[in-house]
Amino acid sequence: MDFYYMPGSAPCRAVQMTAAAVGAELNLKFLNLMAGEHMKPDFLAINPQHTIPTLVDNGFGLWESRAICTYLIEKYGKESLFPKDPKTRAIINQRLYFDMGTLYQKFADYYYPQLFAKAPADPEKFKAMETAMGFFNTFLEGNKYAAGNDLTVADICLVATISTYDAAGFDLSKFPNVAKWFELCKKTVPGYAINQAGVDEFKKFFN
Ligand SMILES: N[C@@H](CCC(=O)N[C@@H](CS)C(=O)NCC(=O)O)C(=O)O
Repeated sequence: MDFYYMPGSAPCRAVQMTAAAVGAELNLKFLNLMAGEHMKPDFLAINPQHTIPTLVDNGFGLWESRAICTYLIEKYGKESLFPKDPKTRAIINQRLYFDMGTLYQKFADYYYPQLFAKAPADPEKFKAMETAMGFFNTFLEGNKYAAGNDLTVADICLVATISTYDAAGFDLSKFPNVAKWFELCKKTVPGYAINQAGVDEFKKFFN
């Protein structure tokens, strides 16, 4: 399977951890966004939305990290990471959509203008980020992992996001459930070392 990625990208790291968890081998194809490689016709023919991560499995192209993660889990039959029980799966989906639409989005809203457009920090956007983190802290109340007591794809995707917050210098100690869960994930999420290497790359944007 060809995997178009950059190591610093949080959604790419989520897919790499999932691949490690299910034993899928990815044929890594580095795509340099800074050089505009994602806008070249060859890549646009695969993914007209020009985003990474993008997976190509025997001619089948797929993007959106969480869709790729669940595809890999289904394909490799690692059901414990995405159980079929409707309520369990519904909670996992809720966490995944929260991660994409709220938690990571608030990070992007606050940090991206500063990182990529040299804009000043916006305190309102910082508050929105803290509110989102507060929600995640509440979800973790009484739960070992993001969607209950077992490690699932929700943890894999959320740890890619949280490690990105951490790398940006966001203080997680104010959110004790998140801080504790993060430490657990560092030890138990398969392929976490790959995530860490990517986070180290991402940190370079802050220098
Ligand atoms: N929700 C998407 C986000 C993908 C995304 O925005 N990726 C960024 C890199 S981290 C990208 O490809 N940006 C280039 C572009 O949008 O043109 C996912 O989880 O896969």
